[in-house]
Amino acid sequence: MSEGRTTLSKFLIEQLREHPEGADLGALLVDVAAAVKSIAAMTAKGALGGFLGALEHTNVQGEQQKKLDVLADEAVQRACDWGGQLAGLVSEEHEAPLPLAQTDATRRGALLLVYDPLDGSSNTDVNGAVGTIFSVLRHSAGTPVVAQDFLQSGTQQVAAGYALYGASTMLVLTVGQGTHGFTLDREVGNFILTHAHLRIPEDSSEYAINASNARFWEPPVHRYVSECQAGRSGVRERDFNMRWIAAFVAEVHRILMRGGVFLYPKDGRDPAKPGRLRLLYEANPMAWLVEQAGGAASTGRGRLLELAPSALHQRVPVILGSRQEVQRLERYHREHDAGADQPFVSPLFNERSLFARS
Ligand SMILES: O=P(O)(O)OC[C@H]1O[C@](O)(COP(=O)(O)O)[C@@H](O)[C@@H]1O
Ligand SMILES: [Mg+2]
Ligand SMILES: [Mg+2]
Repeated sequence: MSEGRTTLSKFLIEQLREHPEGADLGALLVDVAAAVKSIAAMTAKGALGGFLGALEHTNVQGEQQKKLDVLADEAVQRACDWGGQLAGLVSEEHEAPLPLAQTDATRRGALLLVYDPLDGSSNTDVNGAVGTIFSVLRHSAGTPVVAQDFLQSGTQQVAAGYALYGASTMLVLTVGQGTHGFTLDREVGNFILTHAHLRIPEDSSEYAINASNARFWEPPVHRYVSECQAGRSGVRERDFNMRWIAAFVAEVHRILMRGGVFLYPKDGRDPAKPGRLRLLYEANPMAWLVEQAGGAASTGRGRLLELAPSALHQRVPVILGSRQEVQRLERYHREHDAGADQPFVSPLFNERSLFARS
């Protein structure tokens, strides 16, 4: 049964008809989808293909590379650098922009691709969810690319998306007209539009944060999390649920499906790293996808998409998801910065708890 199904190619033709870079952008996104299919095949084969395990060396982030980090990186590069739409690529796995296979500068395109080839790679060896994240920016056609050209704020993205290699493989993307999800039909090898115009509920009772970092959090994050944990006995007057999948892609996907808030906030571990996630190829594309679905994305102290990047692999605090929850967290940061937040009181000792002080 294929009648009535919207394939990725058909969707792109319709969405990009009026777009200034329509033809090149459509061709590039189809190439990204081809890379996603080959990464999906590798993740599905797992140990059978010899794809699991770590390599000896670390990447530019000082993190140990998994075999799949490298294979996924090569898959994206191979699929996207030959078609003439790109002027340059930046990958999480390389310090500097990647050289293009297409060496003839006059035939270079006007688009830049920045990507995280395999997100959540610590999940590879436990057969957990992993993903790929990408963002497309503009460049002046024909001129040589330098690292500075990639330092554009998230508001300048022309396309953004991710692939989730879960029980099924999904590709979720935006070109600025809503956020849309496609599911890979493995039998025919096509991405089919299955989740058009995703919408994130404004309110939610689900949050995601790596609680093992609690001792490094700032007071506004402690305040938010402790209020969630206090549930119906605290100021929120309702119970909250918590999730942690250790793959940003999977967390954002859950939020796009049913709402919630995700936090990888600023912490005090290392002043050189004011967050865990990378601005250009993790935070920005996800922030745009979330905003296009009616959610909000913030550093806690401002809209993520408006942040001016200063380095290719810059890390930033990330708080995103259901609008009301993100706004509440921004308020807590404002109140804290103004010295006006409430002193932190453990939920065990608040006025409605068992240990209430009389
Ligand atoms: O569970 P941890 O160690 O706090 O880190 C999880 C975070 O790190 C990441 O895995 C970083 O991505 P990479 O795997 O691309 O380095 C995010 O996906 C995730 O949100
Ligand atoms: Mg990542
Ligand atoms: Mg990665």
